[in-house]
Amino acid sequence: MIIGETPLPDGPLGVDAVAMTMRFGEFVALDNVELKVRPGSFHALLGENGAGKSTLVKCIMGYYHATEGDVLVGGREQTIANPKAAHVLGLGMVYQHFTLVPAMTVAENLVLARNDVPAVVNWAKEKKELEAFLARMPFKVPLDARVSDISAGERQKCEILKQLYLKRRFLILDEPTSVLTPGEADEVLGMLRAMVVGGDLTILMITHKFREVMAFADEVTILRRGKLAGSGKVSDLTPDSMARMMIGAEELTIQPARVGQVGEARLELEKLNALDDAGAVAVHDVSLSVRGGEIVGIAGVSGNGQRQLVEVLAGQREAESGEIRVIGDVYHASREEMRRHKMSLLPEEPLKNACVGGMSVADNIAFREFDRAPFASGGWWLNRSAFRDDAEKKIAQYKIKTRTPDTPISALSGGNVQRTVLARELGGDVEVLIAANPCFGLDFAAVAQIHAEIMAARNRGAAVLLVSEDLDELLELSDRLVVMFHGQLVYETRASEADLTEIGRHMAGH
Ligand SMILES: Nc1ncnc2c1ncn2[C@@H]1O[C@H](COP(=O)(O)OP(=O)(O)OP(=O)(O)O)[C@@H](O)[C@H]1O
Repeated sequence: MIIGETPLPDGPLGVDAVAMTMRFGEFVALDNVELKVRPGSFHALLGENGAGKSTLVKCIMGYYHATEGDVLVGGREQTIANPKAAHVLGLGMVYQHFTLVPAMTVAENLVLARNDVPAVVNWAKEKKELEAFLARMPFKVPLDARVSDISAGERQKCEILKQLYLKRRFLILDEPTSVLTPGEADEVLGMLRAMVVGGDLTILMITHKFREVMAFADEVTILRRGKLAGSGKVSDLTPDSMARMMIGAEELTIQPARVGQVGEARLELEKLNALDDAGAVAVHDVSLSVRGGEIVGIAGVSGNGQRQLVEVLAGQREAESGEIRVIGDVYHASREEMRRHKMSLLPEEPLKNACVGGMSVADNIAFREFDRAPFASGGWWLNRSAFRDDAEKKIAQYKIKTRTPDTPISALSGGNVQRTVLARELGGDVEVLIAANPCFGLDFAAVAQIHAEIMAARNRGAAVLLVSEDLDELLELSDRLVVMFHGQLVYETRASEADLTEIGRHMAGH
């Protein structure tokens, strides 16, 4: 490929960030950071939530223009004005969120992503070429299926395939396995690793999972609070040494022991049925009871009705039939009932489902409570200083990394948004807690803190319903575990007696 006068080398590309600094106003998100990703290597980028990982890769991809510093591609300095310019150089990125168009087929998504799509597409010819391309690829996807009809795991594979189809030679993956089952994660990373070893590709992967770093990466770069905290060969490091570099002298939250008595049933579901957006049955005759002082975990591959079940409990979706009772009272998920029964909700995608993005961190913490004493006096008049003090206390207690309490919550990193919602939802008395994938995308220090908070709520007597795609998390926290498959609860076991193979079999529908 020729860029201006400068020919780029063939094969996998190396990318370096040199002395990179990025300021947002007064705030220094990256401070003189160095990153060296060798051509044909699998490089991991580690760091706590808010350490600057996304900012660094966005500077490389031309989404941001670094305040200072350079990007070298194939050993040559490049000015990457925008993502299009990065694509021309052969750099691609797979995001945490999906970018495929759900209403189109996989084939349409791939072909239309190209820069050189003709005005009239010869689909017969394109399909033939796509099939030939797929035959060379390590994983398969159904070309004629609509993206809305395929599983999250298949979608993620399509996102990666799209980048390979577009002939990227340097691929950035932002937490690529968060939507995959452990089996799928190993499959996808294993295949990508094989492409790296085969000399086709260079990979830079943002991850929070040490297991993946140890198993698949050659080298690692670790950021802490916008600064380079360490780098090196993975074979010279251990998860402990990497963790230490990530958190520095910070103390990890220690999870309290499981104590206390199991009490009365607090959350009861009886023959609950609900539909998905397309009108198909998503939750089918689900009956379940969660008692005070108990964590009941719902395991399952994503897309088996867990999302719709949580939406019904949160009042975001109508049940078709069945009954929900909270502490004996029939429950319709109104705000008043949630308040009366001291129910808390940690939903998925908190920035979308549990926050107002343009509002400040402090206001988002107070949001749930802002119309009640001591925050309200005289109806609409808000006692700002009362909820301001409360917010500042919670920001410290939940270690929320925000420049000021007045920073809009949308400017926080994912982990810190999650901590903010946690501070609001667990900051008061909780009798029933419903948590859906509460640690999705969080670093291990945040995970430790959230697990500790959930266990503490249980120990104080809360009934906890924990929906998670992470089996390790479920086994660590749950007292009882049920498996959801095709909208039904198909298996139940005490977590202390759980057999992983048995759970896996039920998750797969056997
Ligand atoms: N557009 C922006 N404006 C202002 N501040 C920003 C912006 N983007 C990021 N930041 C701040 O820069 C810091 C680094 O954020 P970044 O998203 O790079 O972290 P991260 O390491 O990717 O975190 P996570 O693991 O949570 O995704 C955070 O404190 C964040 O609030």
